[in-house]
Amino acid sequence: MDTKPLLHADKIDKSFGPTHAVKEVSLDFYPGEIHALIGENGSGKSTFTNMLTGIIPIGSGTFTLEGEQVAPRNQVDANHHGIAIVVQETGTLSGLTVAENMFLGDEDQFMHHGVKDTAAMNRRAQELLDSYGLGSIKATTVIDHYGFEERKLVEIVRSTYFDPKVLVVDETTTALSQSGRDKLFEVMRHVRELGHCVIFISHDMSEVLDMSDRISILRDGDYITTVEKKDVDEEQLKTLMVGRKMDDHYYRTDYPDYQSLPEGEVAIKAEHLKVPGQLDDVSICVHKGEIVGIGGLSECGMHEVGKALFGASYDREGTVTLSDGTEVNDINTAINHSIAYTSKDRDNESLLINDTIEDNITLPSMRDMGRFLSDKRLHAFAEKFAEAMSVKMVGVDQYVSALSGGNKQKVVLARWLGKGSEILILDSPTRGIDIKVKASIYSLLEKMRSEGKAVLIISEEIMELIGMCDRIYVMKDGKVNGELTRRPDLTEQDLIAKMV
Ligand SMILES: Nc1ncnc2c1ncn2[C@@H]1O[C@H](COP(=O)(O)OP(=O)(O)OP(=O)(O)O)[C@@H](O)[C@H]1O
Repeated sequence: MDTKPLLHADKIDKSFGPTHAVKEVSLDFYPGEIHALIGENGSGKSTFTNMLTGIIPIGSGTFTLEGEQVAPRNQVDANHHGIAIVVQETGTLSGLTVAENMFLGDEDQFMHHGVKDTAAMNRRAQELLDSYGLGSIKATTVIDHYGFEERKLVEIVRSTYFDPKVLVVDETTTALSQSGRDKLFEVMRHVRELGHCVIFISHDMSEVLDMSDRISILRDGDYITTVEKKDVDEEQLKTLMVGRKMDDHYYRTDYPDYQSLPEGEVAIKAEHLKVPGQLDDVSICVHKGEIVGIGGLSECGMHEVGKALFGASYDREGTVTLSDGTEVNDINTAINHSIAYTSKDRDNESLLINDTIEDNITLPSMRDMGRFLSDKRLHAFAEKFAEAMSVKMVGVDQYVSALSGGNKQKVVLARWLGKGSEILILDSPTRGIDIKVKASIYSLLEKMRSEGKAVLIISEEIMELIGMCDRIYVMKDGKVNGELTRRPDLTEQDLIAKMV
């Protein structure tokens, strides 16, 4: 390129104890580009961008933005240098209002003679939300009132209001529904049009090709290469990421004849579920040996169905019943009756983030392992299932908080694999997971199906639903708006038509 880089990374390096996460990476980012950063789980993408955005200190090396060396001390400092990030997990703080979250660390602008003008701050926040078409999110409401997606949208608005030169979007899209994604893409394009730069981390290769101008690949902390979008296709990108050619057989290829198939026993059924403001008379069931999907737009209520089935929903009416007649009204009953649940909000609802991999994997299985539990046995159990899910780690005594996003998700799945659950309720099971592990999760689900387990996938990924499910419920406005059966010619449009 002839133009001067906007941001130059020179030999950026970082180790965490024995893990050399980023190895002397040098890279240029140009004005007016969306620059994707791709690589398998644990390849160092977040570590690289976390150093740029002040989330963690730089190990060694330098970042130079518009000719000036930058080493942000924290995210607010990064913002003041014109660098912003939308993180992979929840990036908003509980207990604060939407407006307080938006202006966190930047409240000075609303201070008059030592007193904060809260009304002015709320007004400004609401104006910003409205300008993004997000008027339904109220600036004065405590952020905890909102779900994962809305909290992400608040972060997106926050990350751009001061007009960053460099915007990092770290694996955010899989947390969003289609409309949320469209909003994010709009923001990214806008940043590019202004002549600034977006660093875009994603595991979705078609999205990477759609959105970015150039793509850089990291593998095991090493910088591999940078390619122009126009010069590569999905297959080539996958090969560059993994270092060898990938088998493209992700999804199921079987299409049973559902007309003549005797229906198996119902493993779990929900009848007339109601949750104020979320679910309005939802009835669904999953048979043994069946993979069922639920899809819909962001506000359709599908994530609440997962919680309701696991006994984790507040104010729920209606019933959830298992094949032996047991009613599930609380999480304990659910776990004791072999129900597994993975939440979309991984850090807050699925993991004990400040505990080790071993604690996280063994927790629900301890009772099954008998009374005389030795440390050695627990350790071996955790190792077995962590390895089965190819968790990239130093050892099972490592803290979960130190894992990359995709590897955290693998720990959640390893836990339920270890428990041998018969009913699996998986909300966004492949969120943040790289293509290689995605393929192994899909084959694991197929295996579970063939063993007679009941699997429910709640997902924003329409192709995942079409590719894996025997039946798909499509939800709209808290209700089931349609039910589709697996067939080779089922298209995204068939599902979208029932979502909107
Ligand atoms: N705070 C930490 N302490 C110890 N190790 C860490 C820490 N943060 C990251 N690592 C390790 O550094 C390596 C790179 O992780 P990183 O999060 O940068 O990967 P990534 O490419 O962003 O992965 P993903 O696609 O799963 O998000 C991993 O092996 C991870 O376990």
